[in-house]
Amino acid sequence: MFVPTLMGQCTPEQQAYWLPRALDMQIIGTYAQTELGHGTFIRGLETTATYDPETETFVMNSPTLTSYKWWAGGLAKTVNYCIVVAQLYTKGVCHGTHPFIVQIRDEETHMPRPGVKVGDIGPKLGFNTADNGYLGFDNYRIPRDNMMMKNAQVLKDGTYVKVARHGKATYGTMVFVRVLLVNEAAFNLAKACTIAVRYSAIRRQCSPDSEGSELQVLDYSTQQHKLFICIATAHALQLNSTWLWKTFSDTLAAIKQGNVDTLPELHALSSCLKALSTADAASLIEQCRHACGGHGYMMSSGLPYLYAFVTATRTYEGDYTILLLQTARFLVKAYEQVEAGKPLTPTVSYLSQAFTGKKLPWDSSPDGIIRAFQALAAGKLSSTVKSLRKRLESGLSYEQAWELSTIQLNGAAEAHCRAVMSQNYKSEIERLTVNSSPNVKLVLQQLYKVYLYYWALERTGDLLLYTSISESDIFELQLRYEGLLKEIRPNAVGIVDAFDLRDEVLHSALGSYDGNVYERLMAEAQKSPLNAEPVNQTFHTYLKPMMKGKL
Ligand SMILES: CC(C)(COP(=O)(O)OP(=O)(O)OC[C@H]1O[C@@H](n2cnc3c(N)ncnc32)[C@H](O)[C@@H]1OP(=O)(O)O)[C@@H](O)C(=O)NCCC(=O)NCCSC(=O)/C=C/CC(=O)O
Ligand SMILES: Cc1cc2nc3c(=O)[nH]c(=O)nc-3n(C[C@H](O)[C@H](O)[C@H](O)COP(=O)(O)OP(=O)(O)OC[C@H]3O[C@@H](n4cnc5c(N)ncnc54)[C@H](O)[C@@H]3O)c2cc1C
Repeated sequence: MFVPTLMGQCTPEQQAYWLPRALDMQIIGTYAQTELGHGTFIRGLETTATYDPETETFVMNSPTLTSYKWWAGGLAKTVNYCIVVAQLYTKGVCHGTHPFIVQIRDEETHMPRPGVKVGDIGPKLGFNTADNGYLGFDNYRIPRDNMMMKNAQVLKDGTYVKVARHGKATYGTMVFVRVLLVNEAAFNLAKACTIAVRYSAIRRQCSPDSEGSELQVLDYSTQQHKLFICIATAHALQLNSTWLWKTFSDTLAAIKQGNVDTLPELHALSSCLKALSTADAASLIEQCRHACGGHGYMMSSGLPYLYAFVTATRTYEGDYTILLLQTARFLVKAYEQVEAGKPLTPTVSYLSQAFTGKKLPWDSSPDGIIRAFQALAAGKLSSTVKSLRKRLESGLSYEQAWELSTIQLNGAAEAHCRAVMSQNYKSEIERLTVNSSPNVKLVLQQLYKVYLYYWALERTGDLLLYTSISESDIFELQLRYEGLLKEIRPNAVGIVDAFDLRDEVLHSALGSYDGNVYERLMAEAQKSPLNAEPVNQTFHTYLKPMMKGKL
């Protein structure tokens, strides 16, 4: 967050000074926006930066306990600088939140500067290799030039000057990182399913008939149901992340030319794709752990660490619910554009289906299922807008009507995102495999069909509402899905091997390439401190006295 924000929010002159120092690690920085009392609601942040024209400095203050910066990675003991997002005051007027570069520790002694209170926030579910910290200011002065002035400036006399034409330019870094998080979700899910599939090929448990040998657990349909959606989703997220990155790059290029027209759609896409990819990755990594039984619960499996790491991404850089509501905001506007007969941007062009008044004829082909997801998203949005308008007609304000409709709004945004992800997944596979061998094409098509069938079967209720799917169609689809799992089984290990993740990256006794699971589990167990001596001293201090009735 530190370097991207320097690049996104500094003037060229400021970049020329700060970027080389940051990139050479002469200074180490973090991004401190969240406070003890506010994370989602950026406009509610309490830290203040008040300009003093006499000294041409900003006075940083933490007026309340809840205004203390909280969470920034590396803030506690590592960084000596940070980007602080604060309410800017000049000439007695508040101009809202702006970013400032603030030195918090001495570059030689690393001691906190006078007026700076900094420390660690304590143990967390995961991320315990990062010293997430807290930061408070007590009339701490920074030079005027430390205001990041690409989008707004304060002149020496305290005059405030707005530079950026689009009010949300300061939020640009969060869009950038959200785009990266989609890729990170794919990578971490690929690690988890590599571990779980390889282990499932090694693990033998139970034999259906008394004479036969025990089966590889990967042969069980329920195990395939748990794991093959994980492989398919890792591919889906990877392909969507490269698609989103291109969308992001195109939008940035347009903004550089002064055209912000595509920024709202990028914000909507990056919001819902970040929300869904991190939530799907976290829940499917947990599913990989479930698929590994007790050994999946061992830290040496690598799965608990992966889950703890990825589940945080559902929260940071924008909480799941909040970001889906941002997408919903864009969708409601798109719906109104259809009503007004205005053209739609590509990712929402399917919304015109919402106005046909007819159920989409069910078609179980991959393209048919994608169209069904689009009809489902259009239908959910349409009924959401109907609820909104019913509440407005009852006399509620727009804010009240919106708040009461947020459960449906989130559902519509999730459905939209699933439709976008499915469309991208299939079209990217087709684009990338044009010259591939028939076998590669076959396997990748099997995987995107798993994704489509899995989510169609997860959403049968909605499909019954918005398409002509029948009970027998659903019955057929379930059989086809189960058959497809069996087709994938022979290639399953080869498919995860194709992620090409080295043992050093997997950090897993269950997922190592050589498959020596039991030897590795035992070797990891020997590292337990409890195995340092045959009798632990607690025998003498607690157990023995207890057994002798002396405790
Ligand atoms: C929830 C948010 C988006 C609310 O924003 P806010 O300004 O309060 O108002 P609105 O919801 O009314 O939005 C106004 C307007 O602006 C558009 N917009 C909002 N955000 C963006 C954006 N990022 N890019 C482009 N456009 C944006 C919005 O669509 C509206 O446009 P209209 O045309 O409809 O008026 C905001 O408060 C928010 O983003 N909250 C989340 C906070 C967050 O993400 N924090 C991250 C902290 S850093 C971190 O977590 C680091 C983690 C570690 C690491 O990454 O290493
Ligand atoms: C591991 C980790 C690392 C982090 N690193 C950083 C960092 O480096 N820098 C930084 O600045 N921050 C960082 N954060 C903080 C992170 O950005 C915030 O936690 C996140 O933005 C959510 O804000 P919050 O914690 O205040 O939750 P809140 O916003 O208080 O959310 C709590 C609950 O309220 C709900 N809610 C909130 N507002 C609404 C609403 N308007 N409508 C409906 N529901 C709502 C949310 O959905 C959620 O269920 C980090 C967090 C974590 C977990």
